[in-house]
Amino acid sequence: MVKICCIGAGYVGGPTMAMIALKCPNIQVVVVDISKPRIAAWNSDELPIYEPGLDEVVKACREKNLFFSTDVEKHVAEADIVFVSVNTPTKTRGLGAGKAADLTYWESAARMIADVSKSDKIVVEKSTVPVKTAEAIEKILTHNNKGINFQILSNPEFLAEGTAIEDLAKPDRVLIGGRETPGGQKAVEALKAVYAHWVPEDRILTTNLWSAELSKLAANAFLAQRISSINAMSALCESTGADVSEVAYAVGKDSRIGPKFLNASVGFGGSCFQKDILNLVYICECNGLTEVAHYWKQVVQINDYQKTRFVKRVVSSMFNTVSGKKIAILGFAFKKDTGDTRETPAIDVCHGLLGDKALLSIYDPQVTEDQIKRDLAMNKFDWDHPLHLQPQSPTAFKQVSVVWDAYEATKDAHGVCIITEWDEFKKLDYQRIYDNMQKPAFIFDGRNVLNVEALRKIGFVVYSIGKPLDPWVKDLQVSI
Ligand SMILES: NC(=O)C1=CN([C@@H]2O[C@H](COP(=O)(O)OP(=O)(O)OC[C@H]3O[C@@H](n4cnc5c(N)ncnc54)[C@H](O)[C@@H]3O)[C@@H](O)[C@H]2O)C=CC1
Ligand SMILES: O=C(O)[C@H]1O[C@H](OP(=O)(O)OP(=O)(O)OC[C@H]2O[C@@H](n3ccc(=O)[nH]c3=O)[C@H](O)[C@@H]2O)[C@H](O)[C@@H](O)[C@@H]1O
Repeated sequence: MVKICCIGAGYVGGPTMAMIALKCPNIQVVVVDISKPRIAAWNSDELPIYEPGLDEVVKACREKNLFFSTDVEKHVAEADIVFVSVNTPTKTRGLGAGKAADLTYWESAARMIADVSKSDKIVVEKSTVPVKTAEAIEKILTHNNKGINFQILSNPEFLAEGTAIEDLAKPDRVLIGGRETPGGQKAVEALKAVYAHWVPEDRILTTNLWSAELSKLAANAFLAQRISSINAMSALCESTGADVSEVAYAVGKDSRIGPKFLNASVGFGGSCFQKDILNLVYICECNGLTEVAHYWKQVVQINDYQKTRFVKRVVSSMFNTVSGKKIAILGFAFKKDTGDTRETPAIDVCHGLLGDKALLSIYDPQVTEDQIKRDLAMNKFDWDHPLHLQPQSPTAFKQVSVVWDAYEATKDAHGVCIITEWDEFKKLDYQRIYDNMQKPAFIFDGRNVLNVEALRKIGFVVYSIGKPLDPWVKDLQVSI
């Protein structure tokens, strides 16, 4: 029986390994992690991450051919294939701080693999890493003097949160990069055989190591670039009276452009887009490609601009101050159908409003009070380290309350900000919300999910990203 071990039981390691176990009953899969609470949660009824469909997949294979353990060394030693899916955060200190990937966790995993291995292994990069990382990993692994053969493969993951199970079950492609040596190609074939249990052969792409590593960074950069492009257009729409949804539809109808990923928003969030683009920027700079670095950096800068622009709209619309005013924040996760708050635009929007002394009442159906308060207190990039290395106790914020109902959040509020596109926000009774708010009552839709005309009929002053401006908002002199 082939034995797979995955180091890192996070958003990628957990669901990916669960899918392999489900589709390959003849393979034993063990997911290991240094975090005891995380492994305990994977072994319980309350999985550590919220992901539609994940419970069913895990329950179908757990304790059969899928196991979760903190006994990292034992399971790595026994495995034929070791996936490494640990954190690769942005460096906060030293060379490349604020841009380069911090490979501390990867390096320590590689050193541990080298130390405990007694048999040949295929080591698979599942984490997103800078191009050429495999070279460094190879050096760590092959300097073991034990005569053990390690083959390094790059097999980046393309799943998106909220649709992880769907993405894993029917991937657009699986990408495997390996050395162009007989040993390297044999390893590529072995990994290909795992995915071939359920992925059609023409969707399993094989490349050299560096192409696979770089394709992952490139894919995220292209995706984020589309969002920054439409968000840049949203600002121009507001200045000209064009409607960003109509523009996106018309542009996306061109089959060369396509309709997906053109939803204007308060800004993209999530653990990877910003991190991976900054990493790409750093790699370009290191290779002397200043113009290329500058080009990709703009994608992140437009994203920051979009979040700031949103806050300015809120403050300027409400008589240029939100000091002492209650503002309801509906949604804190970085997108719907996940409880993940990593790099969510909600953090920047809340900081912006708190900076203007607003009183925030926050509601998200999947994010706990503890998480929200820790997020608001954390330094930039600190969130992307293993849980036990993050600040544990939430800071008390006098200006912030977290509630478990949208009606409670909006009661007596002056304004409402929609930050996450949860389906339930479309179905709220906005007449009831209006009746219970201070007047004039403002709604700022950062996701374009609400019916603007219906809200205006009720009496709200409405701002919706990239849509023709409410006369109230239009008449304001704002520098955005
Ligand atoms: N979250 C996502 O949707 C995607 C993430 N990725 C990439 O996958 C990688 C992992 O991301 P996530 O799963 O989101 O991170 P995560 O933070 O959810 O999980 C990483 C896990 O690795 C564990 N870990 C760290 N060092 C370890 C070590 N030495 N030994 C054992 N366990 C260790 C941590 O305790 C943590 O549970 C990152 O490189 C990320 O860029 C790629 C595609 C999608
Ligand atoms: O490397 C990763 O971590 C993953 O990053 C993204 O996945 P994810 O961040 O989970 O979610 P997305 O659906 O890409 O959304 C990212 C952000 O962009 C925003 N977004 C997305 C689409 C859009 O049209 N507009 C928009 O503002 C979302 O609301 C969210 O805040 C990619 O879609 C995955 O392919 C990739 O594997």
